[in-house]
Amino acid sequence: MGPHPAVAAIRLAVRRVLHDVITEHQAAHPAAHPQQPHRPGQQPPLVLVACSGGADSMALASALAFEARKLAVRAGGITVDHGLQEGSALRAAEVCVRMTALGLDPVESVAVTVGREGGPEAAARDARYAALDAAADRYGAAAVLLGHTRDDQAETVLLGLARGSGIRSLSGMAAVSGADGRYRRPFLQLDRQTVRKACVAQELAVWDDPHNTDPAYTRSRLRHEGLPALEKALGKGVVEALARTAQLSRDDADALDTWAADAEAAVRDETGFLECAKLFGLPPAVRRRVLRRAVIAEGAPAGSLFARHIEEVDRLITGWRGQGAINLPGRVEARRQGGRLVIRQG
Ligand SMILES: Nc1ncnc2c1ncn2[C@@H]1O[C@H](COP(=O)(O)OP(=O)(O)OP(=O)(O)O)[C@@H](O)[C@H]1O
Repeated sequence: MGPHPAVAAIRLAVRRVLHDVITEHQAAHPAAHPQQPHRPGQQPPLVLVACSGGADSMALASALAFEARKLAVRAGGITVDHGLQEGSALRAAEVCVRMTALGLDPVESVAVTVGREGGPEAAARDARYAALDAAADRYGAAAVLLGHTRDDQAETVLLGLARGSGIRSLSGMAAVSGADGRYRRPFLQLDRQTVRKACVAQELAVWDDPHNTDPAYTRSRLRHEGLPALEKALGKGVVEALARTAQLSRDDADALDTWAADAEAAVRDETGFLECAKLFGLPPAVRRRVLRRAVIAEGAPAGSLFARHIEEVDRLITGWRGQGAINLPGRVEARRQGGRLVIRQG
């Protein structure tokens, strides 16, 4: 008898990603001989799972351990101890024991200090990714797997929609992201229920993070109140539709970014200043992207630059009535001078 359908589904999702990782690794490190996938002394690529001990990432860890045994990859796991709850170090140690029991090696728990910038969720995320990046570098990992599901994607799209900052923020999480595409999300097309069923079918012990049900957290409210209400009003397909919106928005945003990169060269004069008349002639979506790129190039931090900042700069082009300089994050200033847009760091 084959595995439970949910277990088969998570394994297939991971197998697909591992095949990609192996293919890319072989392209980057050509074999000495076609019959010999690795040079003598060269090890197969290492794939790490980022595991919180929760259901999604434990399912991921189990599928990685299972598939890696059959393929030319090594599989390990990292758990990050955010130190935000009592006993978190003990729990992280337990997650390591569970990952080792699955056959993962190396396995490590990394303790981090969570700051305050951007709120508790963003600060924990920043600390977690910094720790995962450092671990991937230390082990020379070819990829780090994350357990985000289609439901997480739907939540991310809704959060982006509520921010009101355009289609890039509707495009959610990419299946491949990070430096050299190191982060992979094999479960992005799978629903959370299937992943949870796979844990039950394999009798995996999982840890339920109390933060996931804590109404103090925006994502938790969205998960437990917002999405169920939307499903009640719009029907069950809403999660799938939101995840599809992410993919479509990502493709559109990529196309517009390329257009803006090309347009930017065409609207600069011979001394490199942006010409207002030429900017005026661009479609608004492209013009706003050109302005955003220019402001970031002068030193404004991308994370602090909001749609309202760019709208104000845009008004120097489309609503010119002699207004003064616009102050932007990172001490960057934008002003209109003699038909040119001058953007400078003060
Ligand atoms: N403490 C952690 N250590 C290592 N990886 C983590 C940690 N927290 C989250 N991750 C990774 O990020 C992914 C998304 O985490 P998040 O908490 O947003 O979602 P989740 O649905 O609660 O996931 P899980 O059920 O795996 O905890 C996880 O599946 C895991 O791969």
